[in-house]
Amino acid sequence: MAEPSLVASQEEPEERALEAALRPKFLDEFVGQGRVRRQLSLVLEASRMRGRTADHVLLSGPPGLGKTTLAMIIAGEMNAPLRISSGPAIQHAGDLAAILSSLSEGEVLFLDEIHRMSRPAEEMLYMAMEDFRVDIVVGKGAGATAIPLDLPPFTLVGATTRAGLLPGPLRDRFGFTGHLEFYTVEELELVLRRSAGLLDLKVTSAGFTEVAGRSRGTPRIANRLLRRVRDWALVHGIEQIDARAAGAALDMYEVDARGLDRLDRGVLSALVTKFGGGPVGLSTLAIAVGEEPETVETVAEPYLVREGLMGRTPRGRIATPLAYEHLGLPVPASAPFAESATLFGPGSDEADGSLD
Ligand SMILES: Nc1ncnc2c1ncn2[C@@H]1O[C@H](COP(=O)(O)OP(=O)(O)OP(=O)(O)O)[C@@H](O)[C@H]1O
Repeated sequence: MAEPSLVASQEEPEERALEAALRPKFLDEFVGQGRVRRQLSLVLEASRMRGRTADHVLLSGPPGLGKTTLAMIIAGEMNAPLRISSGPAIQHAGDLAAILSSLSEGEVLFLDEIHRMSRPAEEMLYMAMEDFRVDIVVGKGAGATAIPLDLPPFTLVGATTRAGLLPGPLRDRFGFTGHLEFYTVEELELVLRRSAGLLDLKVTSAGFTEVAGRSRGTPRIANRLLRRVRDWALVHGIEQIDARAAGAALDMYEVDARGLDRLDRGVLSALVTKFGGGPVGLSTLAIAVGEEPETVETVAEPYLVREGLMGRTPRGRIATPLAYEHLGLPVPASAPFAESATLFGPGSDEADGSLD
């Protein structure tokens, strides 16, 4: 497998601690996502006024846009404890029963990657969300009995990068669904200003713009790039980070001016050089770059499609003329985008289905 990229890398514990320190704690500090923020604020305010536990909340969107942060904020705003788990950690209904039966009244349960929970656990969750009750099955086969167990009212905050993969009955049980969008450069500048303040870093306005422009619309990446720029400035004895310093630092980390990192460029150049610009299926493309299909699909692809560098067609992924230009290659006359790019443009909803 290829070495993890700077943008998609798993972080060291120290990095994670730093990331946690940069998390906004209240809705007011949460930058961008105006629509979701306003709607969520209303949902929370109404439950506070009624003295009730907040409705279940589903947050969807690509990684690093603030789903975990929002779950923490929900718990903070409701003055409730927070329990964190994830779909992959819940492989048996019993795992979920253990969590649910130990919740306290009003607690916020955050389930990350909720689309990756096992089917039996998912079915148990339906009843827990709707009736605050679960059936614990004791014994096996013909002698098995279901013992009903009442649960205290709780708020489930589910997060998913793939809302389309959630079964309808699960999706319908959330009282509020918020879809997080990529951030604009201006919004990322605000995220970076706040983080620089917390890290005690001096950065010029142009320096913030340079880092924000390379952050792929994602606050987690913006903060990570800022930390790398900070390292670079420290080693080079630079006190105030301007656009040149930020650019030089990020060039060194192979994050280009458009925000593409090694993985993104690897995907694009495989598409162009190994598959003649496509169409090619997701798993084939993932094998060609030595990554998991899910990583290519959730980390690299949304940004490449959004930037108009890659298209999704019913027959697979294709490179757009912009991709050739970005890689400094001549645009071939007989490329697949000519016929299909109009079918599914960047960010098109139809392109959301699984194409493999
Ligand atoms: N709106 C925001 N304002 C300021 N900082 C933010 C915002 N959203 C996210 N961040 C920062 O980005 C980092 C990543 O956010 P978070 O962990 O909430 O993303 P996520 O969507 O849960 O990602 P994943 O799905 O990969 O777990 C956090 O450390 C936080 O500091």
